[in-house]
Amino acid sequence: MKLLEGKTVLVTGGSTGIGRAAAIGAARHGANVAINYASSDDKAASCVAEIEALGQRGLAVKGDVALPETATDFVSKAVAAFGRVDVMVSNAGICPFHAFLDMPVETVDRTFRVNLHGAYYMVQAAANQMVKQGEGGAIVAVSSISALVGGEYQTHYTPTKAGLHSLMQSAAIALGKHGIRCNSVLPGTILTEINKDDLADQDKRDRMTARIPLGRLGESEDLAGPIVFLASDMAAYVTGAALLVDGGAFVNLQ
Ligand SMILES: NC(=O)C1=CN([C@@H]2O[C@H](COP(=O)(O)OP(=O)(O)OC[C@H]3O[C@@H](n4cnc5c(N)ncnc54)[C@H](OP(=O)(O)O)[C@@H]3O)[C@@H](O)[C@H]2O)C=CC1
Ligand SMILES: C[C@H](O)[C@@H]1OC(=O)[C@H](O)[C@@H]1O
Repeated sequence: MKLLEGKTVLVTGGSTGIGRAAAIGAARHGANVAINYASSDDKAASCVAEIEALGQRGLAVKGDVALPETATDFVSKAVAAFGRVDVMVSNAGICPFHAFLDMPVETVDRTFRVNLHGAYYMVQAAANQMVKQGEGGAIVAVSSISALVGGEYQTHYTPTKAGLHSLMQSAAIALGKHGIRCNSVLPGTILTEINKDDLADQDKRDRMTARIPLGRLGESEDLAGPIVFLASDMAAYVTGAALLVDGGAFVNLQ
């Protein structure tokens, strides 16, 4: 069964990792998909090629989500190409690991701007388009298990993920009257570009893996099903929810 037949899905940060898996997962479920990305032209083009190989239409739009105008540009280009917006997956993010006490101001500022401000602008731009269309819609934010737990080298990052979780709760209230559902996924540790260097430390990797009841770190594709589900009518009565996708890491205290 195809869950997103005929829908238009927008994904920020769709060139690699979780965003790419979500974009391809949506195409597999019958959606036309527009992706935003920052700099990886070749990877964005190959994502579009994969979407098209699945028989769907794809579009890549380059832009820095930290800038408010990127959001309106992305939505208007997607509408020009596909006529509408049914789903926004706000996924783009960075995590430049760094110690707390000497954290550079620029690193804090950039991480907040990309991860939180960027998501805010994207969600707002998509919601305005959905309200204009008058037929509701779905927004899925890629938050993190880090919305709920801390990280020594992530003091600038975890607050952005908690912020996203909170944004989906407030947006669910603000947009419910328009039939727009807002939910987040909370991935655990997923093997992508964002943590390639961090997980090159085998001890750390082993420790992270040992905490996971399902016995392995996540793959980007592990997020595709949960994101497609929350985007689809299967989740028609789900809004303001947060779905952990972490192999059970969060609940594993002892
Ligand atoms: N991997 C993990 O363990 C976890 C990841 N997450 C979250 O998942 C999301 C995706 O990360 P993940 O797939 O792991 O990492 P990747 O590094 O593989 O993907 C990041 C994506 O975001 C894009 N991006 C980065 N900065 C910007 C920007 N300023 N404007 C537009 N696009 C941008 C990248 O584009 P480009 O390639 O062009 O730079 C890329 O498409 C992030 O929000 C992250 O916080 C949450 C929990 C766990
Ligand atoms: C990038 C990290 O490995 C990853 O990001 C998250 O949000 C998870 O909590 C992991 O720490």
